[in-house]
Amino acid sequence: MMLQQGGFVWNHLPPQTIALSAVAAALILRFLYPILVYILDPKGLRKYPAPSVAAFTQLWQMYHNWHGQKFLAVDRVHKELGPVVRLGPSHLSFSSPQAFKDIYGHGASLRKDTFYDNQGGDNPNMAEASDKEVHRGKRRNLAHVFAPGQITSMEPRVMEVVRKLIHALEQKSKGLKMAETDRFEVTNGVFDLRPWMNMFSYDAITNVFWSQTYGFLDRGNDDCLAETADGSIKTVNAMSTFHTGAGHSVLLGHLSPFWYNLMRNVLLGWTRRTQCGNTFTDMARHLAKTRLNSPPSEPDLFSNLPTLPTAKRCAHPMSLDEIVAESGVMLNAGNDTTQTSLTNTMYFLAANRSTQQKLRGILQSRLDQKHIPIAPYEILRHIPYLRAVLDESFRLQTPLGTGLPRLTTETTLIDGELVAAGVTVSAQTWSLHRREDLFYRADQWVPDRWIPESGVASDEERQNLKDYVLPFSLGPRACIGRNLAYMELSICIAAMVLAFEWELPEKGQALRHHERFNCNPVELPIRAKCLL
Ligand code: HEM
Repeated sequence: MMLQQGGFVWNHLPPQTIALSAVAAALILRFLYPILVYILDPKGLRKYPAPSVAAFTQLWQMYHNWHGQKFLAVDRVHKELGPVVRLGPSHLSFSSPQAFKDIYGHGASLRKDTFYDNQGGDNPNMAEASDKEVHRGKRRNLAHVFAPGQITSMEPRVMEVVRKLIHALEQKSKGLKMAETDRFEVTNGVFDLRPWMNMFSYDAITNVFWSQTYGFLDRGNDDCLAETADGSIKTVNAMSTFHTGAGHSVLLGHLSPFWYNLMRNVLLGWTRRTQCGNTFTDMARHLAKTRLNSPPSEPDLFSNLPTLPTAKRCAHPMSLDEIVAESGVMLNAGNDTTQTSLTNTMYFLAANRSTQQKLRGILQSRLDQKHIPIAPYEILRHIPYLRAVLDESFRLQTPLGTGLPRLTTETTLIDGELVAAGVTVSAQTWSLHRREDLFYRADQWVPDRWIPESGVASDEERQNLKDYVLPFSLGPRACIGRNLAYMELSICIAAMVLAFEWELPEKGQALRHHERFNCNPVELPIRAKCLL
C-alpha cells in the first residue's frame, strides 16, 4: 500500500491486491454480522440456550446433518438445555407436546420455512410450496388422486408387486440370484433386506402412479432411466441417486437462499452430490413424459391429475413443469418413507421373534388359505394386531422424525413463548414419540400397547397414542399419501410374515440409521426361512 497526503492511493495498488482486500473485507463482515445480530438480538432469541456455536451459525446443524445423526443431537440438547433450544441464529426447536399443535396444527399462522423454498426453487411441488395460496391450489389438484376410492382401486397393482417381492425373497432365502442382473449377494444365508424394501417401494409407486413399474424386483437391481430437460436420456441408480441428492439438499437447506444457491449450484454445482439432486428430477421427468405419451388402458393415479386441456375439474390444466414437479414429490415421498417404514418394521419383527410368531398366528387364523400369503387390504385393515405392529414401529422409529421447519409470519404463541415474526421453529417427532411422560417404556417396541384388551396401556396412555403419535405430521401440511402408505405396508408386512420366518444373524443386533430428510435405515442383514 502507498500513502499519499495522509490517505490510500488505491489506483496505485495492483488490481489483485484490491480484489483480495475486497474479498477479505467481505469475509470479515460476513463473520462479524452474526455476532452483531446476536448482540443486537432483534428477534429476542438470546434468552434461549444454544449448543456450542448454534446461536451464530448454521454450522452446528450442518455438522450433524453431514453425519446423519441430527435427530440424536437435537434430542440430546433438549434433554441437556430444556424445552426450547436455539438450533441456528434464527431457529428455535421446541420439545413439548403442546408445541406440536401450536406449530403444525390447523389454524396456525406459520408457513413452511425457507428450507422448502431452497429445495423447490422456481418450480416447487406441493410439499415444497411455502405460499399458502399456492399450496392450497396444488393440494386441491391432488386431493382427488389420493381419495380413498382411488387408493383402493390400486390394490390389485400393489398385490402384484408384493407377489414379485415374495418371489424375490424366496430366491434370496435359498441363496439364489433373481437374475443375472441381481447385484445383491447372499452370504451364508444372510442378505441385506433394506435394498429389497426399497426396490419394492420404487416398483410399487411407479406402478400405481405412472403404470410404468421400474421392474427392480425382477432384475435385482435399481437401474432406471432419467431424462434431462433437453431430452437426453441416461441410465442411473435410483437408490443412491435419491439418497445422495436428498442428503446434500438437507445439508445446505438451512442456509439463506443466497448462500444455498451459491453453495449448491455455483461452488458445488459440479459435484456428484448436487448432480444427483438434479438427476432425481430427471427420473421424475422421464416417468411423466413417458406416461403422457403412452396412457395406459386402465386408469392409474396419474389419470386423476388435471393434466390435459380437456380436464374437466380444473380450469388451468397443469403445465409439463408442474407435472414433473408433482411427479418428483410422488417418486420421492412415495418411495423413501415406505421403504424406511418397511425396513424398520421388519427389523422389530425379526428382533422380537415371539411377537412375529404371534402376528403370524393371528393372520393365519383370520385369513382364508387363498389369501395366504398375499391378502387384500380390505381384510387386513380389520386386523388390529397388524395395525398395532405398524403403528408401534411408526412410534418408536418414526420415518420422518426431524423437526419440520416452519416460519412465523407474525408474533406467535408457541408453548407459552411469544416468538417474533420471521423465526424458524420446529419440533422433532422422533423425540415426542419417545417421551416417558407420554408412553410407558417409551424406548421399547411394544405393539400390545395399541390393543385396548391387552391392558398394557392405561386410558391416559391410549389417549396419548392417539394425540401424540404423529408419523404423518398434522394440520394442513400433513401427509396426503397416508392411505396409500397403510395399504402398501399392511399387504407387504402381512405377506412377508406369512411367507417367511425372519431372524437376525447376530444376537442384540442394532439397526443403524442415517438421517437425510427421512431417517433411513443403513442396512438390515437378515435370514429368512421360507414357510410356503
Ligand atoms: C410411511 C409412509 C409415509 C410417511 C411416514 C409420511 C410422512 C409424511 C410427513 C411427516 C409429511 C409432512 C412433511 C413436511 O411437513 O415437510 C408428509 C407430507 C407429504 N407426503 Fe407423506 N409419508 C408417507 C408416505 C407417503 C406416500 C406413499 C406419498 C405419496 C405417494 C406421500 C406424499 C406426501 C406428500 C405429497 C406430502 C406433502 C403434503 C403437503 O405439503 O400438503 N407420503 N408425509
